[in-house]
Amino acid sequence: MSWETVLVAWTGEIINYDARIAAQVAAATASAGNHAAPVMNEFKLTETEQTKAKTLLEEAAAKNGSTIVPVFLYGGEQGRWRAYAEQVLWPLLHYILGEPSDGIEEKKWWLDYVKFNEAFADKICEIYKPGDIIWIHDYHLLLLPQILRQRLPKAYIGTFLHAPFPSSEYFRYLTKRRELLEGMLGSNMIGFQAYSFSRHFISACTRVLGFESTSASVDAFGARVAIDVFPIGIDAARVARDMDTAAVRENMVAIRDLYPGKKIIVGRDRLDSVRGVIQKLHAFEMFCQMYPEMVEKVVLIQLTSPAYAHSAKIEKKVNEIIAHINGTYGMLHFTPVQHYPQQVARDEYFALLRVADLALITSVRDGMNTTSLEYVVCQRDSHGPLILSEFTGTAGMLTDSIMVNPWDSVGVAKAIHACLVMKPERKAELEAKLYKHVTTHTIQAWVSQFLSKLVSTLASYDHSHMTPVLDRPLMHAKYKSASRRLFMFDYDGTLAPIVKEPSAAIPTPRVLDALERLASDSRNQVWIISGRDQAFLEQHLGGIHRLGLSAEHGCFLRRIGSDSWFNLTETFDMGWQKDVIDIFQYYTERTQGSFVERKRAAVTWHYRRADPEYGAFQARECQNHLENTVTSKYDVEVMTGKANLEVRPRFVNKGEIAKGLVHEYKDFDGRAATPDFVLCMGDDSTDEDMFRALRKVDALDQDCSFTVTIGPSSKMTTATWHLIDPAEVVKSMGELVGLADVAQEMGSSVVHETRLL
Ligand SMILES: O=P(O)(O)OC[C@H]1O[C@@H](O)[C@H](O)[C@@H](O)[C@@H]1O
Repeated sequence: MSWETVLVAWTGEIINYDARIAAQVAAATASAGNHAAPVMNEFKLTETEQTKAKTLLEEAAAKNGSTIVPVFLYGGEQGRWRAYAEQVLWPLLHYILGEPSDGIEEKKWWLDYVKFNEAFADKICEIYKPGDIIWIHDYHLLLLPQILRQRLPKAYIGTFLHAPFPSSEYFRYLTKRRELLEGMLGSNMIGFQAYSFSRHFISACTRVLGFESTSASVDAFGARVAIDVFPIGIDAARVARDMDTAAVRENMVAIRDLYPGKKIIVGRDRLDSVRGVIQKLHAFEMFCQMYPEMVEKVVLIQLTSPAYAHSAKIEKKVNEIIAHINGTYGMLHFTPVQHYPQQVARDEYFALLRVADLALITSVRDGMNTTSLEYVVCQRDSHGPLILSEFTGTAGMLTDSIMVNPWDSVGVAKAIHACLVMKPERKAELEAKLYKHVTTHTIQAWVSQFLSKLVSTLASYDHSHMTPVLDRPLMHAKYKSASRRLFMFDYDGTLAPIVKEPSAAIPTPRVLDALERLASDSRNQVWIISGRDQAFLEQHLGGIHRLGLSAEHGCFLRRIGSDSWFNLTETFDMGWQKDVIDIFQYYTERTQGSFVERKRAAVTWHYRRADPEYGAFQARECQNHLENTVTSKYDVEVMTGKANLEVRPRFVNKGEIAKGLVHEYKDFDGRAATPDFVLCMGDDSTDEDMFRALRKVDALDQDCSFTVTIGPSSKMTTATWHLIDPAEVVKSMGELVGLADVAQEMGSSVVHETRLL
């Protein structure tokens, strides 16, 4: 598939008033594919200058067949537009914690970060056409997906994070953790370099936002965001071409002449704390110490380029260690470590990769490592092995490299030795596999893999089981024209949000008001069909006149207009409860934060206060345990709820109750009749029993029966409609009884409380 490409990019710092230079900088940045290029200018370009700059950019872009749309940013000191991304986000994504501060400076950086993302959104909205795919790159633009989602709700948005994503335990340190995650979740799909990064991201969405997820998606704001892994590659054909020029060959001869008879180890790294140059030097020193017979035969040529945030401390340390190694193991005619702290010309760089006998990459954390991939291409004919840190995002794809833990200097020293004495056949075998991988998983393959996955994700969502959002005008019209109406509302997750402490989920005055108004209409029969016990329902909803209550999934009923409860399980043997409680207790002791709720008939084990992943794991174990013991012995059923497991007698369930209420329906005059309007709302699997049962009642006109699940449209359900959250439920109830904006006061607290989970 071929695409028309439009590159929307920041110009980068415009370092002087000359628009020509600005444009050249931007063009160079853009054509090098550097996405992390936002920059500012103290001087505002005039319109003429902007046009001039734009023309120059367009000319540059036309040369490689693309279109560049520059984002111009003005005002203040230029570095401000990068500050948050590079001073706060970048270190954290690489597991580096900053010094504690009063946060004032960070706040300013954050505001600039927001503006920076908005500037991109403005530019994209100017040129966007329906059907376009917007592909957002990297950590400078994490808010952009959500800003665009608000402005262009139907846009196709993919995001790729080139950097690592840390464990949620680390990500939580950010004060703006919610905003950043929510920002990313405006995408249809988010790609990461390595599986562990995607796993950490999903875990952060579960733990920080309380969103539901699978191993390949996160449900956010009613949509399913696909999460996938796309390790990036290089333009292998271009490297193969560029490493085979006359200039490179000349340089190769020159380098060999400098180190006759020596084995060359090569390294090229940015001089920051994550590329592991210090670890590499320690390991090399250890190698010299462990294998003295090798010392004179080996040279380490280390190229370094300056870090984003220049680190004088690291530079000093590197120089000290190098001086120490060279002082200890060097001689007048020989220096074991050759350090070149400068950008070398590309021809020299490729020549070095070609003449090297070994490449040594010891990053302690990085998204991907280009040098390792380029080295593999350059070693096509000479087969030098590659030592690679297991902490680089590239490790997952280069499995035929020699993997090391850079913190283990003895281990790395041994690996260096093993590679230097490795048999030629073994080297050739490893290189063949690596070469095949790098030349197959190229940057071109990466682009098409990302885009095809995004397209297929979009296509599958368009045609799959997406449940439409409740058609409120339609429901309202059917309600108006009906006179025998039946309402069935689940409680937790439907009328009240799920919160950490079940007893805290009490109905708001708005919910009570809407229920009261609905129930007071004689044409309406309103029921709460809940897993809660009688005491809870009675205490919080019992005061509403003409409200029917069904507790513990149908074990107890309080009919409309009655004060007394009817126990459907009276004759049922409750001996099973002890066995269930014992098992629940066993898991409670082993799952910190979990607890047992004992009701009259049903028993519930809650893990909403436990670690979400461990809780879910223990729940699966517990469910198996129960199904292998209790359910084979007694006529009871295990149900999976929202962060809970419940056991209750099998013969009562919400489906049976719903069916019964339709069959027993009596009109205003007490005559048996079929309801001509049914609204049934619920959020979890126990409510699916109601939806299924209602579908099967032949007497019901299905066009007048509204089954509504509360949750995202992507949720698997038998309901016909969906609403996002309890706030929307209350809003639609309010509309039926003429209350406007009833959800106003619920909105924020619902969202907030739900996310606390
Ligand atoms: O059926 P509902 O109203 O969603 O309730 C489900 C469960 O929700 C939990 O929060 C309650 O503690 C349980 O007792 C209850 O069974």
